[in-house]
Amino acid sequence: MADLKIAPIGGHATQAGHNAIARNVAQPLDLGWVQGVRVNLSAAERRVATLPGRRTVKKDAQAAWLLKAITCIDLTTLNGDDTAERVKRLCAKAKAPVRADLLDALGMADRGLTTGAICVYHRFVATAVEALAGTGIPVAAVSTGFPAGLIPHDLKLKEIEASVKDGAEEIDIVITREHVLTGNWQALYDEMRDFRAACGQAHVKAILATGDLKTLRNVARASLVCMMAGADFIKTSTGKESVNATLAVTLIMIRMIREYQERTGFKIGYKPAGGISAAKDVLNYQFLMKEELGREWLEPNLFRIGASSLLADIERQLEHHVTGRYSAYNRHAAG
Ligand SMILES: O=C[C@H](O)COP(=O)(O)O
Repeated sequence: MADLKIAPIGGHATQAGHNAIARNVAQPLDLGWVQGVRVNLSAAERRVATLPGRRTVKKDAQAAWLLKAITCIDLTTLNGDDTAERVKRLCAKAKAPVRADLLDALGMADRGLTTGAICVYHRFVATAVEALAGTGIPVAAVSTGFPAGLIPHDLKLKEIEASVKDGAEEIDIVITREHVLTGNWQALYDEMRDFRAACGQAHVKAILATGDLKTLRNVARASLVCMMAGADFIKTSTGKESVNATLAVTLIMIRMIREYQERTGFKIGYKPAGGISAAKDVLNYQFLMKEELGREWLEPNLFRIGASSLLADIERQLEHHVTGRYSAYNRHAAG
């Protein structure tokens, strides 16, 4: 393998992994900082337009990047027809994300490759925790009335607490988009503070639902307010908005992560989610993370990819790398 080391494998962010990075400590709401945020849309678009194709990596290097991407996937099922059986199958896939013969050929057979986490609705947290017992793979629960986030605030806190009680180590909350659209930064800050407090030791990912926020400036300001209020990760989308993760939104959000780190010293994770289903697309996200934030942000304690079908395409590309052939998607066990 060239270019990118796959270590440390068992890439999932166990509590030990979490502890390797100082956890964000909430800052006072700094409205001057928030209002001062400016975004140059055309510069952002120009920057991301250069990515596809420019940093193409081939062969062994590409396989290494894709294996690394697997360790960052929050393998997700968030459907109205989810069942315990589907969640158990997803957990089995998280534990063994790539066919054994392919891993063997890639020299990865004994490296304990797993996805970063499993991501499910609260109802399936206990099922997933049981299915993943002893693996160290954390269970993430979407919460706070996902995906719209329009249930009463006290029920949001109860939902978080219930998922933590069932064993979720990560909680993916949705913000109230109205707070952003009306510029009510205090309200956004206050709800995020409450969500973080309700999570306790569980790490909290703040889903901004960027496709609902109208402008990149709103995305940048909402990112900042959520970090000030204690978010461990900021995440683009629920996967249910009409526009989900994009490279332009990613650039804006990770530059806010950089700014937040420069001012406070805390490293915040980033999770693009929704519509990332092709291996070639995930490479662009990885390149952007490395170029803007550095190699540290390629690891699962600072980078996750929320995706339901990406793993199948990555496995297919790895098969092509090993055998020179593509097989049908249905040969690779879906999540
Ligand atoms: O957070 C994860 C997303 O809901 C998954 O979206 P996807 O099904 O488009 O991959």
